[in-house]
Amino acid sequence: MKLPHLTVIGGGQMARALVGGMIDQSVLDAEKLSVIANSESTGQWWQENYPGCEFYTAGSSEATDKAIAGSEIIMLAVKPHIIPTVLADTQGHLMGKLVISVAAGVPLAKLTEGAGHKRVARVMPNTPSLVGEGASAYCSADEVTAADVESIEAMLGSVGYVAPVTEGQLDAVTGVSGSGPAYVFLIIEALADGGVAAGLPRKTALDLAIQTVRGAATMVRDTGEHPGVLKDKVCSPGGTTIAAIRSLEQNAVRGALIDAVAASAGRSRELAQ
Ligand SMILES: NC(=O)C1=CN([C@@H]2O[C@H](COP(=O)(O)OP(=O)(O)OC[C@H]3O[C@@H](n4cnc5c(N)ncnc54)[C@H](O)[C@@H]3O)[C@@H](O)[C@H]2O)C=CC1
Ligand SMILES: O=C(O)[C@@H]1CCC=N1
Repeated sequence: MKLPHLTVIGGGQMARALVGGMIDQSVLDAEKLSVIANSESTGQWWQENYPGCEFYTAGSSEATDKAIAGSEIIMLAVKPHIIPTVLADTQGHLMGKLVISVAAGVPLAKLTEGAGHKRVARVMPNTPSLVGEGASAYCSADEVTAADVESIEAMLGSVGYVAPVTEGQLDAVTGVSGSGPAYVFLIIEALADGGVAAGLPRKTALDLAIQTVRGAATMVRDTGEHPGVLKDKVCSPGGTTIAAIRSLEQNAVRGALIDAVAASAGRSRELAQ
């Protein structure tokens, strides 16, 4: 499936991962992309990396009259506190458009009020979308059609896993998969540090850490076995792994990760206020 003309408002990290990933996966042509942002350097980045796309300055009449008027889908990818500014800038120009927001915590009610209609969806993607390994969940307001849902699933599905959720579940999604890559990057970094502390060269330690996280994730997915069962199979009686697991449990790693997800979900709920 090829997507119709898309305008992304923002153009930063998440837009680069999601929309860049969609172009790399060939569901979107760069010629069918307009980027609206408030900095020239953002425009330069897009035009250098995806020649053919158009850049417009936020708040300009060209942004609304050319980019938005010429697009079927508008993606809001600015920080949550900038959403009101963007909705004010685009007021009256979003009629008839499918509006998709990736902003953490900004509720459908605020988005539909600003858009002036209910053909609006909220998505929580994550940055591994850039390499086709994203994890996204979405919910939609009342006027989103079955064809719109197909477009949303095609967009997100082209760059990874996608699941529909209720709006009430989106804060939890943010805690697990929206923020989640940061926890895993931290774990990879720490594993590599451990390898260096135990005497490995940095590159070898990092390569081993990356492949171990990747292999373990693939194994959970492909075997369908519970992660606890797979963990038990690594632990030889009286062996090295159970000694490490004891250390992890003494350091409350499970609780720390559960608390991390809860902290992100809680912050997402706060952003809705
Ligand atoms: N970074 C991540 O891993 C994820 C981010 N998100 C959401 O994505 C949204 C964007 O986050 P990032 O891309 O990380 O932020 P970012 O700071 O990298 O990008 C935001 C972009 O918005 C532009 N901008 C600022 N004011 C503007 C305006 N008035 N009009 C148009 N553009 C404007 C900035 O120049 C910047 O390029 C946030 O709402 C965040 O909650 C969601 C999931 C994951
Ligand atoms: O940190 C944040 O607020 C955004 C939303 C999820 C991931 N990054």
